[in-house]
Amino acid sequence: MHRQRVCVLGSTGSIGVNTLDVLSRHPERYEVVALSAMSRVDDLLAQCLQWKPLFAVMPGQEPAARLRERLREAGCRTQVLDGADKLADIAAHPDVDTVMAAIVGAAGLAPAIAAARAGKRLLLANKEAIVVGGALFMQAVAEGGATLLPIDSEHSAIFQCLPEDRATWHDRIDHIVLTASGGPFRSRDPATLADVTPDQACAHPNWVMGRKISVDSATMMNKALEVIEARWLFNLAPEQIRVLIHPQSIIHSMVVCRDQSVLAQLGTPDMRVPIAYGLSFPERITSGASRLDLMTTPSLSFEEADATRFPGLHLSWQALRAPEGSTTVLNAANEVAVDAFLQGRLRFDRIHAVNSQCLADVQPGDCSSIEALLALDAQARSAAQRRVQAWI
Ligand SMILES: NC(=O)C1=CN([C@@H]2O[C@H](COP(=O)(O)OP(=O)(O)OC[C@H]3O[C@@H](n4cnc5c(N)ncnc54)[C@H](OP(=O)(O)O)[C@@H]3O)[C@@H](O)[C@H]2O)C=CC1
Ligand SMILES: CC(=O)[C@@H](O)[C@H](O)COP(=O)(O)O
Ligand SMILES: [Mn+2]
Repeated sequence: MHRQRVCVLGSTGSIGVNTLDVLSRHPERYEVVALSAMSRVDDLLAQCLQWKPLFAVMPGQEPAARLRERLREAGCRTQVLDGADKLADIAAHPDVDTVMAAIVGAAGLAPAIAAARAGKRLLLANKEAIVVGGALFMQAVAEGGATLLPIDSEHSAIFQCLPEDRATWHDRIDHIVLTASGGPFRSRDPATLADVTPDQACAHPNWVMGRKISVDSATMMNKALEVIEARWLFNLAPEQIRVLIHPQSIIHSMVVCRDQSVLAQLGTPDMRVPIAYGLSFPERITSGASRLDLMTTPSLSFEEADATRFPGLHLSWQALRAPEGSTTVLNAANEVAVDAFLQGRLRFDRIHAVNSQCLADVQPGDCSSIEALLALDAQARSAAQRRVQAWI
């Protein structure tokens, strides 16, 4: 059997490490041909020594040089590439069958689109890429003949619930329900949110994730990004996407059919499940996740998302109804605001203000190419930086 040749972009992050864990369980099915990281040289070194990929990419010259030297000392023949453009080159490389897009943020846009245009099996964890890329991203998938498989747990759940005949699913679906945990501040007094620290915001109740997405879960901007992600992945109208708080993160999302039959996907909160499904679709392989035992699981409960506590959630529908490119602006503002919060330069409860101000400040224009989208992203980042400054 031909082994799937896998490129893991963002291999040192939470999704990257979980992906390598699943791959390690199935050496007869997969081989790792490329890995990438931004700054964690030691982690990428250890991964290269274990997996011996053909390529390792680090965008920065200095960390790449350190990695190159350490690999040479260890006698490992992995070729180290530097430069952000090499991420796209590697994602489209002829020796790659499958790309796990697990870079965080808009930095993952160009490599994800490159993989799509090259017709790869594209496992999309990097939700910001589709939020920024929108129609252009989906056009790249269609024109490249790529197989796009969602890794975000909610979108994997929806994908698993949809009828196999993907061409006709729209005739059968009324709407989808994305579940949300509510994050670490679901029941905290909103008046005290001004004081929360980055470590408190990153202490997610159910998932261990990178710091950016953890803060997004705490503001529920993660769910806002996921609404936009669902709009593009499943070609839904904004009003066909609903959000429901489900604090236990056992039901990962639901599809409500025309006849009001509700299909849901359940499981323990473990990202290795959607990762294994993306890798093996349409088959199923073991993931390493523990069995869901409903007898010992706490009762499943549901709540409406409180707009006072989570004002950011509704920016998704606002941006989707605004001119094309508004989701690119929203994502850029949020990346800047979250980064400022993590660096101690912005209060947690002002992330939303920066995001909504930036949506009003920046009028999107051309969205017809990666370059145009990245220019809009840069413009929105400048506007967001100004708004952050104004709050200091
Ligand atoms: N973690 C999770 O459970 C889930 C994550 N996602 C999505 O998956 C993506 C990855 O999340 P997560 O794994 O948590 O994030 P992490 O922060 O844990 O990992 C991010 C990875 O991307 C690399 N990276 C960071 N910045 C850049 C850049 N500018 N250029 C190239 N590479 C970069 C990091 O390298 P280095 O380590 O060297 O810094 C790391 O390998 C996000 O879009 C997130 O929203 C979706 C659902 C669940
Ligand atoms: C695991 C995953 O998919 C995350 O996006 C998760 O959804 C975060 O939890 P929240 O529901 O709190 O945003
Ligand atoms: Mn999710």
